[in-house]
Amino acid sequence: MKFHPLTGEFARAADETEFLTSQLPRTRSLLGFTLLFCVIFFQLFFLTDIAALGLDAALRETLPARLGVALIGGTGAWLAYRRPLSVAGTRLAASSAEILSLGCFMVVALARSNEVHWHALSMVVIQVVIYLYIPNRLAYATAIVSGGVIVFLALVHYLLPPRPVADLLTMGMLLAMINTFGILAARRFNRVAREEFRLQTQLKRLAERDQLTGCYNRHYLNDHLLGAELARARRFGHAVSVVLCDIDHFKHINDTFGHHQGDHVIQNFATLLQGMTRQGVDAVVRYGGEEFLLILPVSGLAGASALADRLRDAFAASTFTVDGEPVPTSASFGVAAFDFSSKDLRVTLPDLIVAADKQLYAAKRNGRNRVESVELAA
Ligand SMILES: Nc1nc2c(ncn2[C@@H]2O[C@H](COP(=O)(O)OP(=O)(O)OP(=O)(O)O)[C@@H](O)[C@H]2O)c(=O)[nH]1
Repeated sequence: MKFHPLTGEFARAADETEFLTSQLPRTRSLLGFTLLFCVIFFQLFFLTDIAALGLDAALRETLPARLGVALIGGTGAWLAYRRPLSVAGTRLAASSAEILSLGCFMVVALARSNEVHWHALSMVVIQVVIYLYIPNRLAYATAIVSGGVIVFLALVHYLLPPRPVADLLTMGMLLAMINTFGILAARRFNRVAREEFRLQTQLKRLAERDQLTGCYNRHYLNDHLLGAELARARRFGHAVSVVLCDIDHFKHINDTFGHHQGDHVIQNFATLLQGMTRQGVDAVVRYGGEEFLLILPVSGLAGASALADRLRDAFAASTFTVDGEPVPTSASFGVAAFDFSSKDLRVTLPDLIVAADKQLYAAKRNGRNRVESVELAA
């Protein structure tokens, strides 16, 4: 998980999507809260319009723009709180609220043409809010804020009463400086949030996965998989199969070629198991040293046995070499299946594992490099 040097976001699109998806509830509430807050404050400033322009002129010249912000920001806040917005949806709501509200702000600035310095100060506040409080992609925020600053300076120069060039220059420099600091602060903020996410992901992986193979570990099997898969199978009433598999004569491989090469054989086997099972559906667990457990939801005995045979075949056919010399490898498989549509509450996944272990033992006893299967009866 590497960071983009300019934005502080993740460099790989898949990592960034994973992060943003995990943050979506937080993003939505931050977006909703900030937009609501901005809308309320912007409406309260109508009192200053009355003080500056008088009630009639304020109603005519600034109220429509202020109500425009209320409509845009309010809709964005409502969407964020009430609708199941996706990451793209939150960005669309944030960007459109930012652009349209900036437009409404320019209308108010035009109407109150003698208060340029107050408008410049308001631009600073808007920049801070966009960079630090409205969750959006940094590239979009930068484009919107920079565009807003350019339009504002053009408005001051061409449409408002003439001002000394030095005044305009100072204003431009100050706004550019705030823009730069806003980008730097947002970048740092992006980075800190993602550092935390990266650390959490690593910790989770360390807690759930075996380091050598990347398969789930026994701890994760016992604490999560067994209970969750059993509950799902009973609820939806489908069959579940488990497969226990063990590399044949592995001690011999270790003794002949060393533990380091033995580790490679284990890794090869694990890669094959992970590659040939359904991602996100089946679970591959490192059950012991060179022993693995597969949990196959929605798989009956025939399907699980056929899969085990394909795995057996593939491992036996794979060529593992040490110093250019091929090393023959094979594995034995024990399969056990149960159809949970029977609603028999006595059978659990540990029962299936015990049954699969017996089948594995039988496969070893019957000559290894083979599959033995059993279906548990209700
Ligand atoms: N290289 C390596 N070896 C391991 C690891 N975990 C366990 N082992 C070794 O795996 C070997 C397992 O040997 P046995 O249980 O006797 O089984 P086997 O030689 O495969 O014989 P069968 O299973 O009966 O075919 C032992 O020598 C363990 O030390 C590991 O992570 N890496």
